Amino acid sequence: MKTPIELKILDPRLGSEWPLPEYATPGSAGMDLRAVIDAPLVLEPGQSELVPTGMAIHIGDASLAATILPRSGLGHKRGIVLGNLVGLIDSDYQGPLMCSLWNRSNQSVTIEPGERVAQLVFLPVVQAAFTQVASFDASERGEGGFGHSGTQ
Ligand SMILES: O=c1ccn([C@H]2C[C@H](O)[C@@H](COP(=O)(O)OP(=O)(O)OP(=O)(O)O)O2)c(=O)[nH]1
Ligand SMILES: [Mg+2]
Repeated sequence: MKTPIELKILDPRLGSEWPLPEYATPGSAGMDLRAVIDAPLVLEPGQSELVPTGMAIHIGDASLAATILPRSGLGHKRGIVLGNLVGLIDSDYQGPLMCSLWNRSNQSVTIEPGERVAQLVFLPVVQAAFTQVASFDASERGEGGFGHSGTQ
């Protein structure tokens, strides 16, 4: 069962010239977002640019969020990942959905208008209410972390 999420088209080319984001297969976790830009965008090595996706969403439910993740092929083969590593979309955000595209490669990369550049993944969220304590009950790990358990 899919969860309805409100979507507003901000650029009319989305939904006409280019399809709206959709799950490519029944088991897909993400749906690809497009670079809704007017002209090819050249990203020089190390450069990042904020690119519109041509749409806005309003999740409207604090127990859900969306993340924007890199596409594997683009990230691995062409070096285009996200300038913020992962984008987090709050459930009350109603502004334009943007992708920070970062060329982490050592070659210039051209992004074409309408190119699928990242993917949107919806996730459940738990909001925490902190209960302040002076000490914790003992756990097996205790304060060990950051490699404490070794590598093998
Ligand atoms: O890749 C992204 C990341 C964020 N956003 C939007 C949705 C999100 O709800 C809002 C704020 O993001 P975040 O909280 O990560 O950024 P911030 O720097 O803390 O901004 P703010 O002070 O507005 O919360 O920006 C995007 O469109 N794309
Ligand atoms: Mg914030």
